This record gives sequence, C-alpha cells and structure tokens, in this order.
Amino acid sequence: MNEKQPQIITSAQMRAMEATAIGTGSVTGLELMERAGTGLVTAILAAWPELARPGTAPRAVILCGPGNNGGDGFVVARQLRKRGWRVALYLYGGAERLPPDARANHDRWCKIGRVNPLPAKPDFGTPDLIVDALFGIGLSRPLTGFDTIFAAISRTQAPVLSVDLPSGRDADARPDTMDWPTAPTSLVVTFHALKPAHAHLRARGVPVIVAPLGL
Ligand SMILES: NC(=O)C1=CN([C@@H]2O[C@H](COP(=O)(O)OP(=O)(O)OC[C@H]3O[C@@H](n4cnc5c(N)ncnc54)[C@H](O)[C@@H]3O)[C@@H](O)[C@H]2O)[C@H](O)CC1
Ligand SMILES: [K+]
Repeated sequence: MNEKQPQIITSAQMRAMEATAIGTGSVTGLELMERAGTGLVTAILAAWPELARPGTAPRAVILCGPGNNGGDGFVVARQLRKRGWRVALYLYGGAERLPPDARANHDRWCKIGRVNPLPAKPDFGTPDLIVDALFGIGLSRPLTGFDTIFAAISRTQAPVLSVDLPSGRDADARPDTMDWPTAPTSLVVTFHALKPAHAHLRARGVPVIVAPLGL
C-alpha cells in the first residue's frame, strides 16, 4: 500500500485559495495571519520544549520583512511576548510600505514592543531562537545585499525558525532559482500545504511542518 503522499501546491494555488477564502467572506486576511502566527508559536513550543518551560524567559530575535511574511513575524512577536519571552524585533523596510494586514500587526506590536530597523551589519547577540519572517511566497527575484545579515544569523548559532520558507528561497523551486542566496534554517513552518520548495528542503534533511489555516 503506497504511503499517502503529502499534497504539494504551487504558490499561485496558495494565493488563489487565500483569495477565494477572503473573497467569499469566510475569513479575513487578518484572521488568516493570526492563525499563521498561532501555528508558528505552536511549532516553536513543540520543537524546542526547553524554551517553553515556565519560569524561563527565552530570548527571541524576530526579523520582519516588508510584506505579509513580516506580518506573520509581528504576530509571533506579540504571542511570544504574551508568554513571557524577551523579544527583539527588527524590520527590513519602512512600516509605511507594509500591506494592510502586516501593518495592522505592526501597529499592535508597537503598543507593547519596539521596532528596530534591520542594520546592514547586525549583531543579534546570543538569542535562544531566531525567527526569519523576512520573505515568503512573495519573493520575486534573488535577494541581494543580505549576505551580512545571513552571516549574522549563523554567527548566533541559535536555531532558526523559517516562516513559510527560508528567506530567499523560491516557493515553486523553479530550476533557475535553486542557487539563490537563502537564509540559514533549522525548521520551516509553512501553511495549509507543502509547496515545491518544501519537498526539496525535506529531501535535503530540513524539517518542514505544515500548519493548518482552516482553509
Ligand atoms: N494573505 C494573508 O493574509 C496571509 C499571508 N501569509 C504570509 O504572507 C506571505 C506572503 O506575503 P507577501 O506580502 O505576498 O510576500 P512576502 O512577504 O513574501 O514578500 C513580499 C515583499 O518582499 C518584496 N520583495 C520581493 N522580492 C524581493 C527581493 N528580491 N528583494 C527585496 N524585496 C523583495 C516585495 O516587494 C514585497 O514587499 C506568506 O509567505 C505567508 O508568510 C500568511 O501566512 C497567511 C495569511
Ligand atoms: K521567511
């Protein structure tokens, strides 16, 4: 009996599903983003239970990008802070560039925490966890100028949770994108279903978790 193969959808199919769900009014983009953030935090606590122990105040560094992938990062920051984590959040790009759902979560985060601009040569110190919420399925071309940031992530030797995709990776794993510069990763949490890039990551031994969005 052949093992049930995980469903793999393209980024276009994912976008169409999100658009249909939002278009029919069955859910809002903001609600989808909150579900995504909750799925990410659930995965963090399951993957690193030593950080979930009451009484510890783990330190997370959260890197937010200019789109809704960054929006997910703001949700994670708020939810971890609520659990007593210390959170240092960095934003690449201006808040005014954020799309509505991400901006709403940026504004909610600003009520309880700071937004630091992501420096070109960052020093993230020694966090317990790094959350890579820079880029997801909206990446349209190879990243340039992120090498020092990726090196700074590696220098921390902290585990890296990739939101949806390791930043820099093309979700559809088109052949000419396989050598695009990509952030380090320890664990990838994607949403609703695997995309082609996730099958490649798993084949290379990178753990990939699919968080449901209720779609
Ligand atoms: N739709 C929803 O409410 C949900 C979305 N999910 C998350 O959203 C991202 C996809 O978000 P999107 O805004 O479409 O794209 P990204 O955030 O991945 O990035 C777009 C952003 O980046 C810029 N950009 C693209 N390529 C480059 C580049 N090479 N260099 C610099 N900047 C680049 C582009 O201009 C945009 O500003 C998805 O991955 C999920 O994480 C929720 O999970 C579910 C709800
Ligand atoms: K990411």
